[in-house]
Amino acid sequence: MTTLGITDGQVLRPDTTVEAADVLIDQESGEILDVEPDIGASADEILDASDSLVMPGLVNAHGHAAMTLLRGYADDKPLEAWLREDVWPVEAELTGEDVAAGTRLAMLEMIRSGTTAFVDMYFEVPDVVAAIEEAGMRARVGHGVVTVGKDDEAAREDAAESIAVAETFDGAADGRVRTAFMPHSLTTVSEEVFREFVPQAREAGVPVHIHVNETTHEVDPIVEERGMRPVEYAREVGLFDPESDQRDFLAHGVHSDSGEVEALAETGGGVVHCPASNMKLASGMAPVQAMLDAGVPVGLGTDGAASNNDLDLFGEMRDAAMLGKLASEDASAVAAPDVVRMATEGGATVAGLPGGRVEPGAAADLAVVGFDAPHLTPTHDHVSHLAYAATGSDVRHTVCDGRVLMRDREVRTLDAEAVRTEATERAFDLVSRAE
Ligand SMILES: N[C@@H](CCSC[C@H]1O[C@@H](n2cnc3c(=O)[nH]cnc32)[C@H](O)[C@@H]1O)C(=O)O
Ligand SMILES: [Zn+2]
Repeated sequence: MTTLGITDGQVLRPDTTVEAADVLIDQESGEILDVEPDIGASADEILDASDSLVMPGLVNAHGHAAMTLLRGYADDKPLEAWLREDVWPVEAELTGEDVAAGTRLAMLEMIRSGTTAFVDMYFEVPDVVAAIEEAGMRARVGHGVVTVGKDDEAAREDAAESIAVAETFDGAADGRVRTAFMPHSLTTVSEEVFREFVPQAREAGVPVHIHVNETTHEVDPIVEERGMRPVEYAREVGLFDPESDQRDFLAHGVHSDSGEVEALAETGGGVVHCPASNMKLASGMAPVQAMLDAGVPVGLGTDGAASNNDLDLFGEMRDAAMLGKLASEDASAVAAPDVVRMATEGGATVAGLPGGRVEPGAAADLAVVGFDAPHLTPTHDHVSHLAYAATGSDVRHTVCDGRVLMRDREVRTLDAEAVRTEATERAFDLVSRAE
């Protein structure tokens, strides 16, 4: 057994209390062996956590990783126009190598800011998986399906590809990669495709991940044409089925009404809240406090870097707290411990991935956050600082599956300069091909 010891720090426990302790990790099984004072110093490898907090690695539970290539390419537009006029024409030119380069850039940014696991809905999944294998992160990945503007055959081919890659790659990278069937949304994928392919996802044993209730443009046509709310329609075509072993999860849920929140709570359907994307695209304010009150599992996501525009979950925690209070007109809503839980255990639960808790037996997916910066002084309350004052660059070390991905702010699994250079070159070339 090779062991990793994280020594001399404070530890964020699952109940969001903080205590001084070392963390001892079995690097072969990737599990936390023990969390106790003075147990780390004899480990094979040591990470210093003095003046620091050891917390669960952050979980970015919704995004489109390779959209880092489009960061800052088209801003200040609403969702539909932004997708149709700017994003989709460029994405039509993407190659597998572009996606790999953009995904590596995303992972470099995520590892540096303490994120150990992410959910990715995008194209060229084999290249995404290869990049994840190399970077050492954990992920749930899938091929996003869009059927609008496609004939029947092309639509079915797109959906079949999503099922096929989900079957092929579930369990890849020593089990760190899991998959899902990923229809893009209830309005960009036809009813026939849901009816034909959701049962195939069930058979393959993978969950479904989809955008729902992101903007009113996604709600109104369903209500008008079908006389039901989007979550009801989703259930009608087989999603959020409490009988299934698989827990489906949706991104956004901004315009969910109380009946839909209730239905999600009853079925165990998870929600990934993406506050920065919702603000930037002026999509609206999700009823997050109502979801938490109802017992809906809620995680946090950045969405793609083109609608955020970074992948720093510390920023997302702050945004979630701020927007949640504004939405509820209540300063006590979406409190600091709630957002810290959403960004860690909540995201892991929603995405169905290990991690999210610092305790014996849990996956050793951890971030060590330095607390010696002026903006984190004095420390009355560690959890308050995580939610309101810390940023991704405060993270010193990142560990996933027991492996040190970043030590002393130096990412070990990716060559930062090479990743930046390749992403820059490919992004410029991509955009010029599309113009
Ligand atoms: N195979 C599909 C691709 C779908 S991938 C997922 C898609 O989600 C898009 N996307 C990114 N951010 C958002 C968002 O906030 N809402 C909805 N879609 C988004 C992204 O640009 C990408 O096209 C096709 O043939 O077009
Ligand atoms: Zn999205």
